Amino acid sequence: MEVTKFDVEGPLLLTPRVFADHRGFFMEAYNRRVFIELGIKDEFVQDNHSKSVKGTLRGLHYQVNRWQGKLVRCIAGEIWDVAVDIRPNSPTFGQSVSATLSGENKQMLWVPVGFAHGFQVTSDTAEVIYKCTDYWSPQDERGVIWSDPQLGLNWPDTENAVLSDKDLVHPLFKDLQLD
Ligand SMILES: Cc1cn([C@H]2C[C@H](O)[C@@H](COP(=O)(O)OP(=O)(O)O[C@H]3O[C@H](C)C(=O)[C@H](O)[C@H]3O)O2)c(=O)[nH]c1=O
Repeated sequence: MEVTKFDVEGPLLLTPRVFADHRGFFMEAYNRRVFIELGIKDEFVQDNHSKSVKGTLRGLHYQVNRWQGKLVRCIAGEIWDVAVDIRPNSPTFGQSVSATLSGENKQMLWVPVGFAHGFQVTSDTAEVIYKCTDYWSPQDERGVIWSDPQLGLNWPDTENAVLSDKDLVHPLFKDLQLD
């Protein structure tokens, strides 16, 4: 597993070892022993899987109280994946990391607890699966508006963003409530 760090401490871009042969390929997408050696000791309790059409933008989401770390992978198509540091007192509070994840590059983004997460689909469709370190807690769901100019996020295609109603009305970053 190749590991790439960011200027923001915590998130990691992981590139798994892929064994290709005449049948196709094999890779270990998650191995607890390997991840512990990488410093990712968190236990995962829930796997999520979503499929989205081109332009779909999901985010920026996080949970308070039951904060979730996420190991994000695009298994088909391509997404621009982004995480924003919202850890109280973090020296990089408000800064973000991003990566293009695809079924082709098989890379994964480790998004630790304390980050708001989102992605936009850049292929015709994309399937994203991600492991979470805590359970979904609807009452604890919070969001930051994806278009908040304070964050300076370079979404691939804001003109054609396909959004849920929820993602149209999140508060601005400056109003962030980290209760
Ligand atoms: C997140 C979640 C949702 N749901 C149900 C609730 C809704 O009826 C339906 C769609 O949920 P939602 O529109 O919130 O899905 P996304 O917009 O993809 O939300 C996710 O988007 C970004 C990218 C994230 O990182 C979070 O994991 C998550 O907030 O699935 C569940 O049953 N369990 C869950 O864990």
